[in-house]
Amino acid sequence: MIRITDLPSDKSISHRALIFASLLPGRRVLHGSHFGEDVLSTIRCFKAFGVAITVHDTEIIVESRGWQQFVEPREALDAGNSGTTARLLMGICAALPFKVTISGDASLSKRPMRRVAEPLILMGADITLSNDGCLPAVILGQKLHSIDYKLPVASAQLKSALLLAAFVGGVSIIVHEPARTRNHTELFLSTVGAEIEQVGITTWFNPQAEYQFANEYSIPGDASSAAYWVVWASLADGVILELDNVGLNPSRLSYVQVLKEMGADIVTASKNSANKTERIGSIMVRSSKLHGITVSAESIADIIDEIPILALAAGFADGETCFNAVEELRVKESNRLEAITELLKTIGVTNNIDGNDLHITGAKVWHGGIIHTYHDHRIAMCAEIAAILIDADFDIDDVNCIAVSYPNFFEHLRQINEGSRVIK
Ligand SMILES: O=C(O)C1=C[C@@H](OP(=O)(O)O)[C@@H](O)[C@H](O)C1
Ligand SMILES: C=C(OP(=O)(O)O)C(=O)O
Repeated sequence: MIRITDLPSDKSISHRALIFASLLPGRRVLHGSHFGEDVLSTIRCFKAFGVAITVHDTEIIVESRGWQQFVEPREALDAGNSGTTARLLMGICAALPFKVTISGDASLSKRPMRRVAEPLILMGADITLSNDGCLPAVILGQKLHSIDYKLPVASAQLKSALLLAAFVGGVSIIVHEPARTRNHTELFLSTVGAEIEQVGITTWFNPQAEYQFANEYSIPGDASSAAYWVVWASLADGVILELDNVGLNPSRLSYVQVLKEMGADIVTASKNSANKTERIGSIMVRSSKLHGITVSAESIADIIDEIPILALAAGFADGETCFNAVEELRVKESNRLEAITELLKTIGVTNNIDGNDLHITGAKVWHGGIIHTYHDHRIAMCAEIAAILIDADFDIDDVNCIAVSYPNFFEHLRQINEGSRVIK
């Protein structure tokens, strides 16, 4: 049996833990394991507001006097490669009494920001984007007001930006999502004592006069990082894999359901942990035979980050798999729809994009080749998983980008390489 117990700290939860620990006055220790570059981007941005943040081996210490005591950043806030950092900060900055510029790297500077700016402007924010609706965003904080808003895309980042704007701005908000998305921000809001209610795809938030956040917070392992090994173990021959200390928030585990529907043998088990708000536990995987399925449009938002690795799984499954309405993949760190299509073709898997749907026919024979990752961590990890499943030569052009979300990926790859890895 192969066992992994130190997956990187969940990226989505780490961003939010840092945000709430910075916004609310106090000294807090955030316990985790490895922190990726995106999380370091959020740290860099909050330091610019005068928050003292120090990163140690497996913990981050945040000392803040609260957002009321923030100082105006002297330079642009650089969100690096992290869409979550940029978008959640846009919401926060909309309500702070400063002029703030948010910028990002070449990839982030091409991603759509109008979806966030437009509802914030409806709340009263003053935001200027580049002509094509991207970063840099120049935000002049304002007194905000309440809105009742229907999101045009199912995006947890967009929902969170609006909830955080309402939180810092001290106004209520109602947000309707087209489909359920991860609920970490809502869980944090509820933990700190905000009045927040969720029924189906509608969320109501009402501010409170005072908030409290515990002095210690444990961040679970990243369920999205776990997905690479879950798929690998499902496809490899005779493997039993246990991933421990993983976040088991149901809004992040739909990919497990998809794999189970494809025939995977996966069992999740919750355990008690120091984290009272986010579920934590283990994922046990045994190799099995996968078959193709159709993944409906409504399920896509919940598996958005796992679609590339699920698409790879489909390339090894019997028959055809179809992922419907995956257009959001075009506006991630790379155009993931094109990147995964190219990767699959390179290894011998027939697939095509029909409108916004991705059709994949499982192959019987696979081969190596030159893989372009487009500097996208998730595409690079898919390429590495393909390379350990297929006994052939691979030339993967950039794997350094993996550190964006999974700095200890290659340690785990080495651990996996010591076990069985021949596909059936
Ligand atoms: O809120 C979050 O932490 C995230 C939301 C998702 O983005 P969208 O909200 O753009 O779908 C996801 O792709 C990203 O990795 C993390
Ligand atoms: C899309 C991702 O992150 P972000 O939007 O924060 O850059 C991701 O990690 O796959």
